[in-house]
Amino acid sequence: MKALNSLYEAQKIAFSPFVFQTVYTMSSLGIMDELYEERDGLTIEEIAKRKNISEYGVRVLVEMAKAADVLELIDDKYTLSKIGYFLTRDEMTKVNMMFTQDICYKGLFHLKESILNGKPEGLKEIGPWKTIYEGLSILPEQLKKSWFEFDHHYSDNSFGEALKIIFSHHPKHIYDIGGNTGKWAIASTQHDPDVRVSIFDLGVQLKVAKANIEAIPEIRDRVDYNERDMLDPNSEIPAGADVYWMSQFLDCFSEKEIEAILLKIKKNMKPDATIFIMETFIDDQRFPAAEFSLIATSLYFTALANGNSKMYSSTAMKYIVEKAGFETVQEHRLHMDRFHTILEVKLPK
Ligand SMILES: C[S@@+](CC[C@H](N)C(=O)[O-])C[C@H]1O[C@@H](n2cnc3c(N)ncnc32)[C@H](O)[C@@H]1O
Repeated sequence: MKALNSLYEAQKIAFSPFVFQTVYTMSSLGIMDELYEERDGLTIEEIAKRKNISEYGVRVLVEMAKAADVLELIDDKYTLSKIGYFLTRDEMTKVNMMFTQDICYKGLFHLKESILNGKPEGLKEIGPWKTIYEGLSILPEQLKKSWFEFDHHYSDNSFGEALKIIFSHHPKHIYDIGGNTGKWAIASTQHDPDVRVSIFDLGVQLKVAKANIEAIPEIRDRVDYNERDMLDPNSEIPAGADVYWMSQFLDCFSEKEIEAILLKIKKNMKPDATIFIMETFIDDQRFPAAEFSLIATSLYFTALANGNSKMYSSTAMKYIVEKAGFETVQEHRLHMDRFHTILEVKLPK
């Protein structure tokens, strides 16, 4: 890169919160949607009139957005660029943007303290908890919406293919560890009318899972709820599962904690049971946009969630699995959703 271009790119980083807030503001005021509908573009005056905002307000926003290549200017009309198109229409981008604004934006201000103290120092911006998991189900409505849409975006689309893989093992009893709002428990009990699912999670989440599952008569008798803090050294996972399912769960913990959780499972595990770990691993991504999103998500864990976890590579996860005395017998790369990998993990024979 030529020095002048590098200097320009450096300014984009130095002012990146300005660009982010501009796009967020234009989206939430409906300006981005308006520009999407009007393919021939709109002048500043037209946007101001349609949105009932001052011309000054529209001008500062569109000038920043154009400088950031989100908008293009032809004569006096602004239109969406391709980047602008993705910012208004791409699901992953929209979910990431709302998660950044509602959950992470203020907290990221405390990134340095979080790194120095090994604690999620930004979390105090949204609630008085030690980790975000203690507050998930009781977050203010808009924050809850953004967190769950982000979380579900990165797991829901994978469930169809995951069900086929897990049920090719014909489990009678699944333990869903970190079962959250019960989405997997619902999907798997609806997939197989005989399977039982035990959800293990923190109390606040179990309440939501229970409410969701109790509303579905044909499955409610086959799901049970087990309050567990998996970080508590005295907590146990009882025997009985054919399959242990952990989806987007182990990334909530440090490498040492993951090993301790695997050892907790191992203690009472049947020798022929299988652990399935579903994650979006950094090194398994085919698209740079997905890899970038995951790497950024690690900083949410640092500053907001718990201060010590991250999005892992599959190489790192397989290393921890081995360290805990297990074998990764198969690695399923999901084809339909393209982001997820399921590690099939067993006790060595
Ligand atoms: C990112 S969510 C994943 C949810 C779900 N499995 C999915 O695929 O969407 C992580 C879940 O782990 C739970 N969790 C976090 N820390 C925990 C702990 N120490 N003990 C038990 N569950 C915990 C959270 O409450 C949350 O439901």
